[in-house]
Parts: sequence; C-alpha cells; structure tokens
Amino acid sequence: MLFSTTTPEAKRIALREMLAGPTIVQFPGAYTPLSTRLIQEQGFDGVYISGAVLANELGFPDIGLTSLTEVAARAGQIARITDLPALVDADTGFGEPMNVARTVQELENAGLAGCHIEDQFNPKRCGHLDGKNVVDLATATKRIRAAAEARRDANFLVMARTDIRGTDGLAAATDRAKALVDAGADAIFPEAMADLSEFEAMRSAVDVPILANMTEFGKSQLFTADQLQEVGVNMIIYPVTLMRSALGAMERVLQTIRADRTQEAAVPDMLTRARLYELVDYNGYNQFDSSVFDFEVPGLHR
Ligand SMILES: C[C@](O)(C(=O)O)[C@H](CC(=O)O)C(=O)O
Ligand SMILES: [Mg+2]
Repeated sequence: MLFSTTTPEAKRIALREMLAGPTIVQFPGAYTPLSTRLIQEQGFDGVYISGAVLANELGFPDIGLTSLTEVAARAGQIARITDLPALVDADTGFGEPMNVARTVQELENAGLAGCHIEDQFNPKRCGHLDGKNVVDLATATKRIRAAAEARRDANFLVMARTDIRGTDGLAAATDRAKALVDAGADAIFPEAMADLSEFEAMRSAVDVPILANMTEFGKSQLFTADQLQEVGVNMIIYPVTLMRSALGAMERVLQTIRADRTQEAAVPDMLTRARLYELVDYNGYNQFDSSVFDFEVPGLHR
C-alpha cells in the first residue's frame, strides 16, 4: 500500500548509517509522490525533493518564489509514500535564522530525513547558472546554526549547501565548507564543482559526508557513481532527471497526437494500465478492505 511502513525517526537513522558507510548512495529526485514508488522499486537508497522541480511544477522559475508551506506539504506527501529516507531542498531556509529554525521543525513534522540550506541571497537561482550571489560567512553560518539547534530529532540531517564556488572559486568553497561544519552542518553540498579534482579537494577539507549534484545541462560533467565514490563523495542526487524525462515524454506524445490524430504510435512507451495499477497497489488496498469488512460479528445482524 502507498504509505511508509517505517517511521521518520527510523529513516533518519538509516540515512545517517548509509552516509557513514563505505558505499556511495544515490538519491533520484522524486518528480511526484507516485514516481517516488518507482524510485523505491528500483532499489535506490533514498529520494531527493528538488526545489527546482517543486517550483517549476507550480509554474514558477526556481528563484525562491515557493513558500515553506508549499515545500513542506509537497515534501511530506513524498516522504509519507516511501520507506526510503527523503532529503529536501530548503533553498535559503525561507528567511532569517528564526525562519530557518521554523523551516527545520516543519520539515521534521513532515517526516523528512533531512534538508539542505544554501548560502545564496534571495532571490536565489539555480546553482548551475552564472550571476549567483552568496551571503557573507556570518549570515551563512547563522542559518546553519539555527537549523541545527532547532531540530528536535538529533538525527534529522542538516546539510549546508554552498554556492560560493561559482562566485569566489574553489579555495573559498573549501574554507566556507569548513566553517559551515563548525557551525553544525552534518553534511556539505558543494554546488557546481567543475571536475572530480574539486570534489577531491572538498573531501580533504571536511570530514563530514559530501554530496554531488548530477544535474543535467549544468556546470558539472555527469560522473558515474563509481567515479564519484573514488574521490570520496558519499551521496549523489539526480534532482531534475525524472521531471525532464517526463516532460520530454509528454512533449513527444502530444506531438504524435497532433501529427497522427491518434496517440496509437506512442502507446508502447506508456505504462500499461496493469502496471499502473500494480504501482498504485490496487491489490493491497483490496486485500486490506476485505480483511476489514469480511468478518462476521456473532449476534450482530443489520
Ligand atoms: C539541486 C537544485 O537546487 C534543485 O532545486 O534541484 C538545482 C538543480 C537544477 O536547477 O538543475 C540546482 O540549483 O542545482
Ligand atoms: Mg534548488
């Protein structure tokens, strides 16, 4: 059935354990709650909830227009449907340090295993675009300290993302990462690393887990999990991959219908009705229903 069979607390412990382990973990971006089931079925380690996907699907560019309420609600819908730990993109934390504290508590309540908070100015932008701005070190560290202190579950992962590589270079990024760890970050998301050697430099700078963002059409090459593991990366996200693939497929089928005046040629690419029902677990719900209603209470007649 379409719900998590484990608690948020257990998922947070699982996330901590996998990040401490020797094997790199892969977190595809959940496009929607249902697509999260595909991620789980394929045996991935966890799911990522992208701020870009969330914003774009609501019809906004990824420039900080979504609200905490929208992000927590969507992230909660995704977290509730999977046994996998879910890491959510909390952008700049939705305001000042006090807002960041509230953000972390709302995300804990929504059942997330962790979130990342970045050091961009608002309005923020995609980390792989030029013209980003980052806040000063004091502001960046205050956000992380507020996040770390606000959580009620010590295992909720507070990941600090730094975008400073794009504005000030690699040395600034490793320095900032160290300061963010000192401020309480459990993990580091070094955004827009240019190549593997930059990940390696980040690896030597900090002793917490580090994340690689394998977003398509960005600044980083699309390295394999083995290549990234080799340089000491602990976690990979594929944030926008499912949305890009789904939208690509949608565009193609719409073109087919326009051209052929029927969708017939596109049907082989579609998930069949049977497969869709399997994914939504109609069977599981039916069985649950019959186990609840198919019993007799002696002496009870209506
Ligand atoms: C990871 C990211 O923050 C996201 O929101 O998914 C984006 C991804 C993207 O725009 O490709 C990012 O800033 O890298
Ligand atoms: Mg983002």
